Amino acid sequence: MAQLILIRHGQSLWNALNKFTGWVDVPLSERGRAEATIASCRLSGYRVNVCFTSKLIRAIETATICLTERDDICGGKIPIIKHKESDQDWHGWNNYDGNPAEELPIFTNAALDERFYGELQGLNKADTAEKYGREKVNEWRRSYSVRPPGGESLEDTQKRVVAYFNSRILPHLLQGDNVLIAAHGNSLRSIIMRLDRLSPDEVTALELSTGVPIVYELDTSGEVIDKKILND
Ligand SMILES: O=C(O)[C@@H](CO)OP(=O)(O)O
Repeated sequence: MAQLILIRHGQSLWNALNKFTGWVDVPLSERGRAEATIASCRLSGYRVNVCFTSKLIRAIETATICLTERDDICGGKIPIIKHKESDQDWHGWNNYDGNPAEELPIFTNAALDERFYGELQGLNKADTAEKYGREKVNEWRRSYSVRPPGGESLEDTQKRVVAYFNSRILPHLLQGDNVLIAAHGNSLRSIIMRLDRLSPDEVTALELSTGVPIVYELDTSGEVIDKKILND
């Protein structure tokens, strides 16, 4: 049995301004950092063995706050971001073999990034709804297969997210590791759609709050046996 903890990043500075964000690399707001701190308290008693985040700073900040505000979640280990030589921005910072006995690895990967919002990135959501109509904008934001102009549909996002989840994250869960994934509204909706077996119609109603941990218990074959939302 293993635990999988999903957390949408805390409020970002653009969430606070109600702007479409997508791949724009906006940091957490003060409230977002507080949400991540509260999340770490809600995770008191939980233990993580490995962490995955997107490449975007709001998810990385959320993960590191969750893993460092309290000692127990890492079991006394030090969380360390593991960079890869194949990363575009590699600059030799990992000239160190690591010590698994003392470290909790954090792997960052663009496969977990937010849905690419194309031409909507940087626009205010309310203004955009006024300009194009609420129904159209809601279709861009919440339908499964309709793409926003120049961007990814949830279906596009789900393909890259679930491929990464199956190949890179699931093997950890199957060997009994407890996993934390800090990511985004739409990358996490993609994973939840798979875990909860939601249909394309059902996923349109799925909304995730910022900074609220969702804990899944999985059996040894990766099937979900329990789900808890830690929101109080
Ligand atoms: O702007 C974004 O990148 C996302 C998440 O904040 O927006 P939406 O709620 O439309 O998926």
